[in-house]
Amino acid sequence: MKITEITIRHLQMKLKAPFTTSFGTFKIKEFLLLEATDEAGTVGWGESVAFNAPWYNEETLQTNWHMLEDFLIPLILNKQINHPDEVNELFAPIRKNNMAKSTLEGAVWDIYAQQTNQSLAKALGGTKDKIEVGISIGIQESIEELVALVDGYVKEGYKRIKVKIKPGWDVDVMRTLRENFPNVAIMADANSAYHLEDTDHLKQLDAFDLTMIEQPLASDDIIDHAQLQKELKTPICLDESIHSLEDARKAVELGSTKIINIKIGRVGGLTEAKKIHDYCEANGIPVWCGGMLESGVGRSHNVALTTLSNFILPGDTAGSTRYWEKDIIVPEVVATDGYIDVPQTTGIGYEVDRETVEAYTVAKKDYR
Ligand SMILES: O=C(O)CCC(=O)c1ccccc1C(=O)O
Ligand SMILES: [Mg+2]
Repeated sequence: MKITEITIRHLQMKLKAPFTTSFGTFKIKEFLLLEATDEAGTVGWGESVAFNAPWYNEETLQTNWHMLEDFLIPLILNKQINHPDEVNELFAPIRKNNMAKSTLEGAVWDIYAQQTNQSLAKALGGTKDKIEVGISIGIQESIEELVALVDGYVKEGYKRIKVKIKPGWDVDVMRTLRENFPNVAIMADANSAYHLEDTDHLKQLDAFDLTMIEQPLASDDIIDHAQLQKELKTPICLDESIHSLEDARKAVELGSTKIINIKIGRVGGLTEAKKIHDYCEANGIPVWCGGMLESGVGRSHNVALTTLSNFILPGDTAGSTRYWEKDIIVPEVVATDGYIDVPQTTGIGYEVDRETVEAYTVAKKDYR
């Protein structure tokens, strides 16, 4: 294929309910949507998971736009690409900026899957036709509200409940949840809110039989996490710290992580995500697919990736209705009893609803 035309759009989508983590609250999701067209007229879609401020990592929607416009799109436009894995090689001169790279790489994978007449899941080597999913719940005003929310999601059938924690909203919260839901798989995500000095405090979480604790320490750390894991019974799962296969290898070798959360954007695309998956599978490290409050496009990529065999633990890919009044894909992603059926049609397997995309678009630019 040769990509001959690319459109970047900046979209704003109001979340049904604010989502609060240890680093801030999201009310409106702002993100870039990328549409790529090849010389045969096949259209592929990619989504940037960078937020509007550099809280989760250093990338933002604006830095992604700059990287795409000035560096990444020129490396791809009108080049012959035989397989999406080549995109990684074409991007090799550009350091980091993984979310920007992933935005364009995802669209190339979508086109490739359509041109080889298979679903994105099959093109990636996926083996499942339905995936098990969990849900991630932000920090609430009160423990009572949290318990009520969890109760609803457990009744909806979500296979694992993840709760955001931060200092002051942690041990009591997890104790109450465990008391109320003795048989539910529960985990905590700290988004880097603690330090090694908090080890004794965090050890109290061991009493609640949590499936894992996600990214307790600094977002760029793999050394202290190894130290903490020696003290904790609860398995540590790294999120923010893992940007590549090399990071995954080092963290696993050091004993910093027993489980890995793979986010396509954070690791620079589906090719790298697959490499991390394969390495973890060979080394007995279960993985799951993280979420970044994606619209339907990013969500569809997550669904496809989760069909790979070592995505053993339920991920954060909840159904569209959990986030949006109206998603930008048809049909929307539907979770029933904690399962999402993987679409079998070619490419991402969902139609992008252009009218809805236009309604959410606040800026747009074409490249050819
Ligand atoms: O529902 C989702 O998409 C996952 C939500 C989530 O946990 C999250 C949302 C925003 C930023 C970081 C994270 C995270 O996984 O750490
Ligand atoms: Mg996380």
